Amino acid sequence: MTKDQLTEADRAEALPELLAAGWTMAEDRDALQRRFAFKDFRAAFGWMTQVALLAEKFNHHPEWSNTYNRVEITLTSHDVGGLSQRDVTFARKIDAIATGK
Ligand SMILES: C[C@H](O)[C@H](O)[C@H]1CNC2=NC(N)=NC(=O)C2=N1
Repeated sequence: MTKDQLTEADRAEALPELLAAGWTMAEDRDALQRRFAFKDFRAAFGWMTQVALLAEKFNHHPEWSNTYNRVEITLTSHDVGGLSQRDVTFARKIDAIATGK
C-alpha cells in the first residue's frame, strides 16, 4: 500500500462512497470524520475495542473521543500529513464493524 497522500484521482475514486456512508471531510485539515451513536456505553466501548485491535493490527490509529454512547472519530495519516489509502481502508473496515458486516 502506498505511503503517499491521496491524489485527486484517488479521492474521486474513494471518497464518494465514504461520504455517502456518513463520513465528512474535516474543515480545517485533510482528514475524514464521522460520528457514531450506539445503544449505550457498553456497545460504544465494545465497538471501540474492536477498532483498537484493528488499529494495532494495521498500525494505523484513529483520533477519537467517546461520550457515553457516542464516538467521534477522525482518520488521517500523520506521517504523510493528510489522507492516505490507509485511511480509506480503515474507514471501510470501521463501517463494516459498526454495521455488523
Ligand atoms: C511508529 C509507527 O509506525 C507510527 O507512529 C504509526 C502508528 N500509527 C499511525 N496512525 C496514523 N493514523 N498515522 C500515522 O502516521 C501512524 N503512524
